[in-house]
Amino acid sequence: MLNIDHLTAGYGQSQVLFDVSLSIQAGQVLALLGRNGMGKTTTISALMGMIPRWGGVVTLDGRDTSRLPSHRVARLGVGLVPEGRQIFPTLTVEENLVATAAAPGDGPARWTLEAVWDLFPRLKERRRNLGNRLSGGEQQMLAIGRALMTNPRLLILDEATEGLAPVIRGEIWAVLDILKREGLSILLVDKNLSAVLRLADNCAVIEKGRTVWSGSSDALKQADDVQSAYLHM
Ligand SMILES: Nc1ncnc2c1ncn2[C@@H]1O[C@H](COP(=O)(O)OP(=O)(O)OP(=O)(O)O)[C@@H](O)[C@H]1O
Repeated sequence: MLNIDHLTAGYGQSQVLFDVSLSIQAGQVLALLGRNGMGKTTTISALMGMIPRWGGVVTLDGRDTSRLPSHRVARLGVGLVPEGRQIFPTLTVEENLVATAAAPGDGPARWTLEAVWDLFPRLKERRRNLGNRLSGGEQQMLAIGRALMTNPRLLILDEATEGLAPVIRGEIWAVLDILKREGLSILLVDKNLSAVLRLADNCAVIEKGRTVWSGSSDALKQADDVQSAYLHM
């Protein structure tokens, strides 16, 4: 459903992505891996249209989105859980969720307030609290709930478990497992390799703005050379 072909992009004069290619089939989970500063967040920003794409082609369900601004990409069914969560601090939990609610292009909405409360009962308990009164874990749940309220077909998560206590991390991974089993397509950036390899079907590894390896998670588990060349600190 998502294809990125030879994508190049950067900031101002400085090129960060030199040749990123990856693809996600409908219903699959793809992990985008690589050490710090290799261009994972920049890849997400470029595919979302949040920064200009310099070259290459991005297609969603065969439609060329390379020139679309981010709100148009989002409306095509891409939900983003950004790095740092970026929830609205002065809106309540419920207001944060309602703010992004959008009906899917076809059929009834899978994600409503009630559905998000079912997935994250803790958010329901805190529905009247302001965003800035939530713990880090609750903010992360809210960021995921907010992306789901757009009723996406592709969910993108950038470091969704970073800085969270192990028990909360476990809850987030369990939720992602539920979403995968429902058939949602997911693009994931996360540093916890063992959890990533359990969830993801496929992985793409980038190094200095270039895709240097892609294949199944099972293949990456066996590929010690790839792991030590591109993933270990
Ligand atoms: N807004 C920006 N302006 C200029 N350069 C940037 C900007 N954001 C990122 N960069 C640079 O682009 C490069 C890639 O950064 P990016 O955040 O995409 O990496 P990453 O793989 O997501 O790393 P991390 O795991 O640390 O988030 C880095 O050299 C970074 O300094």
